[in-house]
Amino acid sequence: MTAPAPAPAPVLSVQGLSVRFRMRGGAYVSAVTDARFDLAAGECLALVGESGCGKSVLASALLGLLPANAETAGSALLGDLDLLTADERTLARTVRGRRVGLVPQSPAAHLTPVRTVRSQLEETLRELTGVRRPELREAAEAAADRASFPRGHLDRHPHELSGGLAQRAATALALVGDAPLLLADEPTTGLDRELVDRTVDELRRHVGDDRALLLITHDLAAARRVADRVAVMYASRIVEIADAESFFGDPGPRHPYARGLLNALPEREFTPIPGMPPELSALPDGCAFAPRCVRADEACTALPVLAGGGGGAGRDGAGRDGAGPDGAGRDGAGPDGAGDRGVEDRRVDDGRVESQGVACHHPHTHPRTVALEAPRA
Ligand SMILES: Nc1ncnc2c1ncn2[C@@H]1O[C@H](COP(=O)(O)OP(=O)(O)OP(=O)(O)O)[C@@H](O)[C@H]1O
Repeated sequence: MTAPAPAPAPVLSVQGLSVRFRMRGGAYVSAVTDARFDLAAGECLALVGESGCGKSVLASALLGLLPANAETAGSALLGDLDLLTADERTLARTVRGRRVGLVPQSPAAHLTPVRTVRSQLEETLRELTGVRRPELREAAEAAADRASFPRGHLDRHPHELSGGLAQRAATALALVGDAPLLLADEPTTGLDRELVDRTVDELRRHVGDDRALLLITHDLAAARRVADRVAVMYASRIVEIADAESFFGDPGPRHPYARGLLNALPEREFTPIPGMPPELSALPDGCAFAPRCVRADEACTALPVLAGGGGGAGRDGAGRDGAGPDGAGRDGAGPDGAGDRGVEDRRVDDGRVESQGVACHHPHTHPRTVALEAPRA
């Protein structure tokens, strides 16, 4: 019997990615803690979660766009290149736009204010695709069409555009390079439902044999429309990763926070999650969602949540071994003894695979956390 062909390498592999910001007085804000996921070619992963949970900081880390007070740990491999440790010259010359396209959260700030949208599109096309005059004009118009940006507005400057039009201009620019990885950070802000659908459909069309999409969004309907998998972030951690079909359908999310997000939708129970997320400068021990969780018990607040396990020196150069930027290096053994349980598939003691496990240790909430699934090769 021939061995099965090895799975192709993911477009992006994020392992133990943590980001914290050093504040005046020595305090830290932990914006991303121990994020782990792979993004395969042909796949769209939607990253969802409440405002302020760390989604945009994660995207900024992948593009080397963190401010100077940020410290990182872990790794984010784009092919052989670790985006967390790559130097600025490499990121600027070979990554941004070419290997990673960005639809930014604040398009107005991203567009060059003194140049028309046409001139910015033409420059990006020249730079990334080599198109020259006389084809450039037509190529710019085709690029605008891809993002539903009206041709009639191409000669406007960014300040002459509405928020929705600026968003579409930024989307058009991000699509030009056909980058293997497209990061779209709230790409539908300010758009009406019909345009939301058209925009996410276009982003989805970007995904191909060798291209992937990380869609950061508050809009669960948009995520449902185009995502293959959903990652749910809460208070700096990805608490669940699930197939979109089972997440939005049956059996639904397994983490209580993820369930709460869905149940808050008007078309579902329309029941808000009680309480507020914790301050990222004062994250509690144990599960950060426990104070808001109706199913929480003593174990949830007492537990160390997940292992720091990222490894790698990160930009702060601390070279700590296996610790998140908080240096704690906690070894998250749960009450059931499963040990380091992250949110991606992990081998457990008896050789089975914990399938898309959730960062929730409540023993009664997730009876199917350990799935009967063959170990992966
Ligand atoms: N330079 C910085 N210094 C300190 N804290 C920061 C800095 N940048 C971001 N943060 C904090 O990091 C946390 C995560 O922010 P982030 O923008 O990633 O949230 P988000 O999930 O994308 O929310 P939203 O959807 O509202 O953009 C927030 O608490 C934010 O205040």
